[in-house]
Amino acid sequence: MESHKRKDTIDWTEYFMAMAFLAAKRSKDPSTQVGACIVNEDKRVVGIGYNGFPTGCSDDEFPWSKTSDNPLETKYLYVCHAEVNAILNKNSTDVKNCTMYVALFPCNECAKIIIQSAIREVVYMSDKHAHKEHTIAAKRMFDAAGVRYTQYKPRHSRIVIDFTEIDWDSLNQVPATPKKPPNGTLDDAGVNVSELSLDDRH
Ligand SMILES: Nc1ccn([C@H]2C[C@H](O)[C@@H](COP(=O)(O)O)O2)c(=O)n1
Ligand SMILES: [Zn+2]
Repeated sequence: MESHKRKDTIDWTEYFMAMAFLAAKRSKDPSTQVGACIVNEDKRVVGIGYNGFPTGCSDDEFPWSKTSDNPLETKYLYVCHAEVNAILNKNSTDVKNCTMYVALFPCNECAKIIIQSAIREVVYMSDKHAHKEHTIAAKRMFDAAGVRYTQYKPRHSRIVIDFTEIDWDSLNQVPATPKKPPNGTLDDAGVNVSELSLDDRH
């Protein structure tokens, strides 16, 4: 029996950023999946969201294209950004003084809503659009409004969620000739070891 506490746990920032990345796994956007996680001063998650079309606007009917001769046939006029969805999904009265963990630096439209909802800090992973006007404008507004933004530099490139680690024996009891699932693999024991990686950044 182990008598000392585990030391190799993930820290708070990894935990909340990983939640943002897990939420992104729900996005139907074929090119860019973004997740956001809002945390209050007591380190409680109060909102989580990912980019997608508004309720009632079908993922199958609205366009996912990035380019078209007709702007109405691109996703940009319809998609709700992860940051906005996380704020709208809040399970608290407000998100005042909260921190938002987000995979990509917020655009100017999200920055306005982040400021107006009184979020105090943004922790982001990628700043790949730093040179674009929407990012420059977002930073200008954050600076003016006193919203801090910090780039998160991960200690590990991957955090793996392994569903088998809690109860391998019961998972091991599978039919003699299991079917290979799409995007999955079978290990020597015939168990589906399809992997969900949390570092699929785009
Ligand atoms: N901070 C951000 C940046 C982007 N998004 C969403 C909006 C779109 O669904 C997609 C960007 O499309 P791309 O031009 O990269 O294919 O990501 C967001 O939710 N939050
Ligand atoms: Zn945005």
